[in-house]
Amino acid sequence: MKIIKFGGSSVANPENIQRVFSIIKEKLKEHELAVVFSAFGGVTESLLKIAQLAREGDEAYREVLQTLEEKHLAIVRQLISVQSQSTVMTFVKVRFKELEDLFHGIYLIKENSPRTLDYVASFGERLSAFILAESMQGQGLKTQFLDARDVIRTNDRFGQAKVDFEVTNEAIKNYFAKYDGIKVITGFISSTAKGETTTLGRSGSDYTAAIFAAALDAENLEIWTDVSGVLTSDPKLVYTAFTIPQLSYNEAMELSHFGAKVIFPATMQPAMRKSIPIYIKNTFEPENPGTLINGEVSPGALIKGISSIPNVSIVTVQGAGMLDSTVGTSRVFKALAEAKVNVLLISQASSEHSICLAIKTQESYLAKEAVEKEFFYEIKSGEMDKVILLHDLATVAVVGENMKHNPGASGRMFRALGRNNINVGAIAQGSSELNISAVIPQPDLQKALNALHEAFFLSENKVLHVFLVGVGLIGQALIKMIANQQQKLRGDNELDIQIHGMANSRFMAFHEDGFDLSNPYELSDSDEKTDLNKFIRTMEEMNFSNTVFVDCTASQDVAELYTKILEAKVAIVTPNKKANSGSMDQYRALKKLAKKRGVKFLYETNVAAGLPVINTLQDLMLSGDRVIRIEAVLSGSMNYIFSELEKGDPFSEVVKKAKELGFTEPDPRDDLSGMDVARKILILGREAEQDLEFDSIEIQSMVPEDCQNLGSVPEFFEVLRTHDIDFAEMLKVAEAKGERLRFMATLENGKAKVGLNSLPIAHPFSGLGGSDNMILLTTDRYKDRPMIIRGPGAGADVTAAGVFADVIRIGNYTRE
Ligand SMILES: Nc1ncnc2c1ncn2[C@@H]1O[C@H](COP(=O)(O)OP(=O)(O)O)[C@@H](O)[C@H]1O
Ligand SMILES: N[C@@H](CC(=O)OP(=O)(O)O)C(=O)O
Repeated sequence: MKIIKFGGSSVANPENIQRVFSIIKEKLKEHELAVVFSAFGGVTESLLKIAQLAREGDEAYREVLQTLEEKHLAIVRQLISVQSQSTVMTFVKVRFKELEDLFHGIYLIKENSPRTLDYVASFGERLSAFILAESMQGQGLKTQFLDARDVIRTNDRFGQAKVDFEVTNEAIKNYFAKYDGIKVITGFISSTAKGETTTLGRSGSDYTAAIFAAALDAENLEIWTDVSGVLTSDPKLVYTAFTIPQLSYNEAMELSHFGAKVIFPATMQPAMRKSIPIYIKNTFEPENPGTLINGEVSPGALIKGISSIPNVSIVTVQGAGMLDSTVGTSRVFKALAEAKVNVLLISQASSEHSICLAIKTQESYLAKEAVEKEFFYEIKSGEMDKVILLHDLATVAVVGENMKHNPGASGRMFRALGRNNINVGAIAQGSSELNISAVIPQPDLQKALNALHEAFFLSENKVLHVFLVGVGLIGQALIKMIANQQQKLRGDNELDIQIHGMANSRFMAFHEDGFDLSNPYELSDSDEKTDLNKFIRTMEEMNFSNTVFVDCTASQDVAELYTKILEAKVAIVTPNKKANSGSMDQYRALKKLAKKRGVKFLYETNVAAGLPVINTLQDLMLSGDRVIRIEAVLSGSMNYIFSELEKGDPFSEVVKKAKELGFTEPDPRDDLSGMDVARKILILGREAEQDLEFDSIEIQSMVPEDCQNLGSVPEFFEVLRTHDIDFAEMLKVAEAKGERLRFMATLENGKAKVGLNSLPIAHPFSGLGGSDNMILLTTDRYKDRPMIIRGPGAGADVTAAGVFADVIRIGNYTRE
């Protein structure tokens, strides 16, 4: 004998029900079966909602009831042939007439006791199981409808009744001995010895099935639902969750107790007593083996799954009156037990002065009332404080028998939460070491589950969630590179980079699941105007673990948001020099903040595009070297201009050509002024651990004085022409000495200078052509011959490549 149970999701509509029938028919070929059904998907919820509306005196209850009746009649019409419909139709109509009377009563007396609600809810299963038994009959199967209230005996704890197994087992056995056919059984419902209807708790049909399985010594129990077994986490919250092939009864119980809705916690007890294996299977993917729950503990992974309970409150009971902890604590629990409050987690500080309980929010008020009543006199005398309630929380729990005697699980758990800026309110670990749970802010729940899931199950597959501001030349090149490398990174580097937000100066767009990069997204298609604060807010609201903000702009406004971003524990990667070339205090504060919040702030491309200058300097400093001197050609445009000048063209013509080739800023004075080079040497100096302010840099501008305040660029070129002769003269003087003119930056003895130098032909910079950059680092270790870094120091592709490398670096840092 097998007991199979189909949940509400499996019988939500006629199409699903036909799948269920196929599964039953297939099973019948080999096994004797009893089938337990839940109410049709959503029906229990609706019944309870109608009861609430009626109690509140809201006439709308009638309409919702009518819709519910129509839903049932429609299922009957679709599943049962016209000739056989009338008995079932009558059955359904009579039940709805009863419900109408019942709700009218609730409407009149405005009362909704747990006893009434159990009776109301019982209609869901009574209707579904009867209709399904009749439809199966219509498909040629011999069925026997069983209202489980006739056999499952419970106490009168309405809403969560306790089973009297002695009476129940006997009644089940007798019933099965007496009747043939496939028993089609109502899940969830039961009755007291006085015949009052009770229920086994929301989602209790799984338990009904287990009760039958144990009473009949069934070969196994199958729970059919809408997911392929128990998954490592709720797939609705963690998209990468996967099926756990096997769980011990204890693991399954613990996971479900802590919120894995896929199986009702009590289900495991009867099965465990009789060692009956439980299979969790997917009605919509019957071939998937799903999860097997039995008495074995499979070796391997530290934990099996992560579950969560939303809408939790922390209830704190504190005061000197608690100091006599044995009495104090026992009085707290006695009061809570009497108020029938379910405590999810307990944590007590060693001072024993306070006790902290996690309780479902809806029960927390009852808990407060019960405890305050119990300690009425102590609170009045000031010996105890009033009970404090803290709302908007959730619990997360990692579960697995292998945590026993294996250190590391809690470290990994809290590291993952901490790294993702998730505050932990209370912690508990059972002495069985089967479960570690923590209370966290409710808005962080999904992020926490994903961070934990990644830390425990996917540590070899890290996901980085990127938000990109500045989709210009560099930004676009970056997107293209990520798109091209995505597969390879997933495979070789186990790194998945997804872009969830993009903005240029005009529009912004977001994608919860990540943009499909194989199909470039046009930001102009977005109807959302760029609002940087909103961009950051949305990024925070999406609340992903491992978020990276990439700033590919040159904007001061964006740079000003870095503090806020780092505060939110979001890493930053940027070629934007603005933040690092502000005041020394600001530079230090950003670095300090990144460190404090445990996130990276990477800006290799601030200087010389993708060339490894900043990383090299940082490595040198970290390993104990000291910079004596930095000499550098840091402007591709200036280098182009002065190496081209040697060919004999006038200076103004060379600058014009450089502009036409896109080597300069739209206004070439931005390059010629030397300001940009000054910012770069400032950053290099700071990386070399020198206290430098921008104002202290000696800058020799290449913009002649009378060109500085001219409005338009053409006007500038006009006047610049008059200076061609001066530049030609400078070149002549240098050439006469066998020297070359190079615009360079130097840093020595804490003093930075930027300007034009005449260099001997043998100097490494003299041979530098085109738009290349070159950096010479003279340090204690590289004293005789400086370290030379040379290569293209500008251009969208090389800059994007540098940004990309920084993003990948973050993936590697955040890996455990
Ligand atoms: N760890 C988990 N594994 C699988 N499903 C889970 C888990 N945690 C929560 N769930 C949720 O449980 C749902 C199945 O439970 P439920 O809706 O009660 O099914 P049924 O209607 O079949 O009784 C899934 O759709 C899933 O969203
Ligand atoms: N119908 C009841 C009992 C049940 O077990 O349902 P499901 O199997 O759909 O979770 C409820 O919704 O609580």
